[in-house]
Amino acid sequence: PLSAKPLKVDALKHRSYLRRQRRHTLPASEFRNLTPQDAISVFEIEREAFVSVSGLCPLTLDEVLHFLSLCPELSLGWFEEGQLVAFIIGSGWDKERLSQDALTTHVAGTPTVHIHVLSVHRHCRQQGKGSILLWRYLQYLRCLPWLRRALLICEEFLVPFYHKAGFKEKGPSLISVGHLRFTEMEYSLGGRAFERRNSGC
Ligand SMILES: CC(=O)SCCNC(=O)CCNC(=O)[C@H](O)C(C)(C)COP(=O)(O)OP(=O)(O)OC[C@H]1O[C@@H](n2cnc3c(N)ncnc32)[C@H](O)[C@@H]1OP(=O)(O)O
Repeated sequence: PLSAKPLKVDALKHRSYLRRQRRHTLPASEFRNLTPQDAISVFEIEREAFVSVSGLCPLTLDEVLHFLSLCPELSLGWFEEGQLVAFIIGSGWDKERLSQDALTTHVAGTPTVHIHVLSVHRHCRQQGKGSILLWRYLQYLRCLPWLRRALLICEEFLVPFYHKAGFKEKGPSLISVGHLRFTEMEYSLGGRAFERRNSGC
């Protein structure tokens, strides 16, 4: 029949269009700043990672929304096929050490980033993703010229993980959450902007 050929061609064109669309909308792997629209996915990963272990999340859903609205440029998400698999949320801080206030505060334009949370989806742990995301985040921060260092707190068992990423111990944290105690860690982002000029920013 006369109509068979055009129909087949149309169907093939349509299929290849859909494939292109799919490739276009769902890249295999993408790193980007998070937005408030990502808050639910962030919180789902966070809740599984922390609530089941300690009963406490570093950030509530409202706090995730708060930081992703105020300082999305200090966050980084890793998406695979459009799904969030790992993330970091940071905010600005203006004192030498992190104190309880730092948990809920963003101070804009300061030289210090407070990394509130790094978390990897439970299906994707122990594959190097946490280390890779952290490395990319620190490289990215080096390109923000006003920044000099990153601070975070972690439980004792994760101190070696952050050591491997280049963080140094600052000692026991002033922050406690419930019964949990933390170590404060610091990462130096290097010299001034002009000294970082040739570092690929
Ligand atoms: C500032 C903060 O957010 S501190 C809290 C960090 N986040 C969490 O604890 C949430 C739950 N955990 C996770 O999301 C992940 O396991 C992370 C972020 C800790 C690590 O990410 P992953 O992709 O699993 O780690 P990656 O594969 O890059 O590296 C593995 C290393 O992480 C460390 N590590 C990961 N989990 C643990 C753990 N439960 N206990 C001790 N070390 C651990 C080890 O050094 C391990 O190396 P090893 O296997 O040679 O011992």
